[in-house]
Amino acid sequence: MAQVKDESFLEVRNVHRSFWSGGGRVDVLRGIDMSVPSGALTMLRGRSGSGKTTLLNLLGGLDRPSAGEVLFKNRALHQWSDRQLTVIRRQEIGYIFQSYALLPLLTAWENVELSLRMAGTSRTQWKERVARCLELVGLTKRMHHRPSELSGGEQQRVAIAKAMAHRPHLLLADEPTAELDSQMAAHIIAIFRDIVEAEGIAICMTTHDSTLWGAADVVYQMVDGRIVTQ
Ligand SMILES: Nc1ncnc2c1ncn2[C@@H]1O[C@H](COP(=O)(O)OP(=O)(O)OP(=O)(O)O)[C@@H](O)[C@H]1O
Repeated sequence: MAQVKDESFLEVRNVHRSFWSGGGRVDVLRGIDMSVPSGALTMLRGRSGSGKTTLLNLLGGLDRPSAGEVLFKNRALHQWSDRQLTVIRRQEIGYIFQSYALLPLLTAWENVELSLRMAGTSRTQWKERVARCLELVGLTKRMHHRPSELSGGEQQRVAIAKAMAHRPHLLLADEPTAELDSQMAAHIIAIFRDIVEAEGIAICMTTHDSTLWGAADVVYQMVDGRIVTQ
């Protein structure tokens, strides 16, 4: 799908995030400016503790900045009510975590179907969409398996199918390859590229794995709560 990338799709303006911990203030993000373009693969790289997860949580509306703004489609996330944010999180954003977050008693198919149910997608579309997503991640043959019957890489691929099934505009992934060997990590990134190209979904992920950065359209490097290069 040929697309014009929209730089203002998701914008971060002078964002700070501090926490109170052990009686003192910890300034984790210290003035972040960046944008996540639509229909592209963006990576946040940086050492452990540099603030990648904290930033990703802000991008997905899971947390609020102490100062500054996160604008999703030109509107600051803090201007949305909690109710509106819940709708955005459920319908427009998909989340992929390091630890797959699948329901253990449901099969791969049922796990993916559940996200369509949660997003309020019409039941008539479920079958075709679940089949399409499992095909995209190469798991058609494993569709009736439960998570415990799948390898770590397969579970992560189900988690990806689940996160994208409801056609979010943005997929956020926190260290999605951290638990996987290098071959499976490369496979996951190839799937991300397919999703970006075929579905036009923007993906923003964190990783400290330098072998993966080359596959990104945009890479931001974080050091001590700041972005140092692009
Ligand atoms: N709720 C919190 N309260 C206090 N400190 C926090 C909180 N959340 C994060 N931090 C601190 O902020 C820093 C950055 O954490 P963050 O998880 O964003 O880093 P990261 O770059 O994602 O690291 P990793 O690669 O290890 O996941 C860490 O020093 C962490 O201890």
